[in-house]
Amino acid sequence: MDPKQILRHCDHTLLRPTATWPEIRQVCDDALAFGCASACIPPAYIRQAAGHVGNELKLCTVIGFPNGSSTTAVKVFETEDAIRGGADEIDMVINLGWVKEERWDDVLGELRAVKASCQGRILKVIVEACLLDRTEKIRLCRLITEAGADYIKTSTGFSTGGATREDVALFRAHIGPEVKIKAAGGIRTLEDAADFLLLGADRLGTSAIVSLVKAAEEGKQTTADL
Ligand SMILES: O=C[C@H](O)COP(=O)(O)O
Repeated sequence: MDPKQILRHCDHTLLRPTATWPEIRQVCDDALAFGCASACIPPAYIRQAAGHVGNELKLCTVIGFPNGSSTTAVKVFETEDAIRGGADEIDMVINLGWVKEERWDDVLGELRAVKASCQGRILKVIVEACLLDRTEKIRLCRLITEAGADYIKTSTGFSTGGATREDVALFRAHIGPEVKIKAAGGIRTLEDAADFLLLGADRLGTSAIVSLVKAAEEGKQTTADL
């Protein structure tokens, strides 16, 4: 698969807790230069990033991140605040304790509340698949479809595992036709990225792919200069 085609599906991501504005600004500049779907950055930098990129680039941010255990009211406030700051896309972590307790009505209620607070913007629901069993994953596919969310997202990138081919295939089989898949966490090669897209993911959350393509391009330039 052409790297340019892969990059169009990438949310170029920097969520490391110690990330600084100069690093985040660079991620925005690279996401724009490499034709990424968005830059995915921490909420505290959304307003500054929006001032920097204007309408040139979609900005994605994270809510209830990374543990998902803040209250629904806090997640709604975070979402509204991010949108006021200029976020175009919201990636929210579900309450995993509620999943383990099978509090499905609470999970669905939270999904609906956050979806409503997105005011038409894209909502991606992070399920942290590495912490779930197959039955829980299938149940969440149904709830996410029922809530009208736009994407199911595999992982935060900050837990015990990231995206897997098995999870992407499982989600594809159980979400509604209007729900898309974001594979995120641990995608470290162009081959992996292409595989996830071919399996049915529409987005990739990745901190690595742009750097890989950038390094390859710089390598080519160096060779050509010789
Ligand atoms: O949503 C995106 C993830 O945080 C990215 O994870 P990564 O740093 O393993 O690529």
